Amino acid sequence: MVRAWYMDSSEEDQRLEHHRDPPHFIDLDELFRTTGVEYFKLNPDDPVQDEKLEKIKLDRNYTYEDQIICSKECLPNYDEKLRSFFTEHLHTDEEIRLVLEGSGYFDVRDGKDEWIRIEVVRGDMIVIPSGIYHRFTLDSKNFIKAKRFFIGEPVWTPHNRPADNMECRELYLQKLIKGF
Ligand SMILES: CSCCC(=O)/C(O)=C/O
Ligand SMILES: [Fe+2]
Repeated sequence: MVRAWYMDSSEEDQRLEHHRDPPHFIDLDELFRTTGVEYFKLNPDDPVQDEKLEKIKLDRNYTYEDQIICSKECLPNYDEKLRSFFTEHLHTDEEIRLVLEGSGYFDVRDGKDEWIRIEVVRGDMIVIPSGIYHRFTLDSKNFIKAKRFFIGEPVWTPHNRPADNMECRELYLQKLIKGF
C-alpha cells in the first residue's frame, strides 16, 4: 500500500520522511480529492509486464515513454538535477512515473498549500495532474529507476531532458555489494 502523509515544516535533510507529530497519513481517496493525484499499483515483481499497464497506456493515450535513473553515478549533473527536481514547480503536462527500482518521494501541495509527501517504491505508478505544484526527492537510499510516460513526445527542457545510462545499474549494484 502506498503511503502518503502531511509533512512537517522542518528544514532538515529533504531525504528524511518529515512526518508531523503525531503523524498524519492520508489514504488514496483523500489524496485524489485534495490534489487530483492518481495512483496505480502494478505488479512489483515485474511492473512493466503487468497487463494493467497496457490498458492504462491505451486508455490515456500515453504514446511516448523513456526511463530515468537518478543516482550519483547515472544522472549527469546529479546535484543540479536533483536541486531542480526538488524546487517547487508545475508543468503544463501531467507527470507520469512508474517506479521500476529503488524509491523516492513526490511532494504535492493540497488545496490549502500544505505539502503532502507520497512515498513511491517498485510497482508504484503515479500521475501528478498538470498545473499543480510539486517536487521530487530521492530518499536516503539515493537511487530510483523509473519509467516516464507522455502523451506524444514532450517538448524537451533542461528539467525533463533524458539522460539514461544502463551501465550505471552495474555501478550501483557493485556499490551496494561493497557497502558504498
Ligand atoms: C522518479 S522521476 C524523477 C523526477 C522527475 O522526473 C521530475 O520531472 C520531477 O518533477
Ligand atoms: Fe515535475
